[in-house]
Amino acid sequence: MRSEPVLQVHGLVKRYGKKSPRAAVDGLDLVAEAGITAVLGPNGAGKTTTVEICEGYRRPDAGTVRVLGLDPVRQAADLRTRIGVMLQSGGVYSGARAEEMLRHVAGLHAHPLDVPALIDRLGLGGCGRTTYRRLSGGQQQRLALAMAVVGRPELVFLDEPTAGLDPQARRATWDLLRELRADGVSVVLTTHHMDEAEQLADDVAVIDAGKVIAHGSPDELCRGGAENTLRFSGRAGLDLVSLLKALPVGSRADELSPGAYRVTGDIDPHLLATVTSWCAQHGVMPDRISVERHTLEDVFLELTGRELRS
Ligand SMILES: Nc1ncnc2c1ncn2[C@@H]1O[C@H](COP(=O)(O)OP(=O)(O)OP(=O)(O)O)[C@@H](O)[C@H]1O
Repeated sequence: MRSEPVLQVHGLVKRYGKKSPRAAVDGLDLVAEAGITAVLGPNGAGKTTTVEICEGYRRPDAGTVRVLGLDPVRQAADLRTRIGVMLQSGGVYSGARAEEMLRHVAGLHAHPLDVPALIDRLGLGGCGRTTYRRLSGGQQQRLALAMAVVGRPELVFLDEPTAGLDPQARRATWDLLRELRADGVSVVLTTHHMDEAEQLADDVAVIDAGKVIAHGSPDELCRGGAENTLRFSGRAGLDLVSLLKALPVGSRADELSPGAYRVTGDIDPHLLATVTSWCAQHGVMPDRISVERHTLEDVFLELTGRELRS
């Protein structure tokens, strides 16, 4: 049986600016099921605004938002106890000591995670007595993550949880998030790391200019839209017109450099068999044949373009 979505956002609009208001979020629809949902998008796409509205930190101008079935504005108090929040800016009192802070947050919840174990998991053992302002950027980030999850919330919002973390801390964060998921905790995270979304997320939503422009599992997104590539080497100057005739309509075949061939299109087992049988018919021994799947980063760039965002 499928449970109720953890997040339901319909027609969400948020405008900033009094004189000439600009829509940062512009009719956004997003439904997140239990599990890990990654929200991707170029700078300024509206990710943080959307997440902060879901957390109850900002009021929408239009649209409906339900988080665990609750309205984050009208039912803020009920929601607060059921969600965990990690803000981009940390949101921690700068004079508080790391462990003290974490214990304080744990004490606000009925069934918190074990604080020493969590400190250990996130490599904060050596800085438990350090004040927040004296922690390094990566340590502050890890503490903010620990504070978001220590209360065993049903749903955690994480805004760029691994931005600025070293590879070890990134992996430790991923492991922790996978464990939380296995424990029934849902996660909505924003990230600019495509590999993070690919590794962790059950579902990915791509936001651009305040709207969701693509939504699906990483696998679905990588399979749809973007073309894959098949490469092989053979003798130089093969008759590509004849190869193209054998291939499905819409495929392309190029000789990139003498003897190095590239076929693009919908690369499936049938097409692979067509290429190898064409090679057999033409006395070509295809060397170093390989299929390159598009990554989430390829798909992201295809969807959102290559121009820098202001
Ligand atoms: N408090 C604010 N006042 C005015 N404009 C704002 C405010 N917060 C965000 N914006 C604008 O709204 C748009 C969306 O910003 P938002 O922070 O939601 O994007 P984002 O997708 O999270 O970006 P990034 O990846 O850079 O964090 C941007 O153009 C930003 O300048």
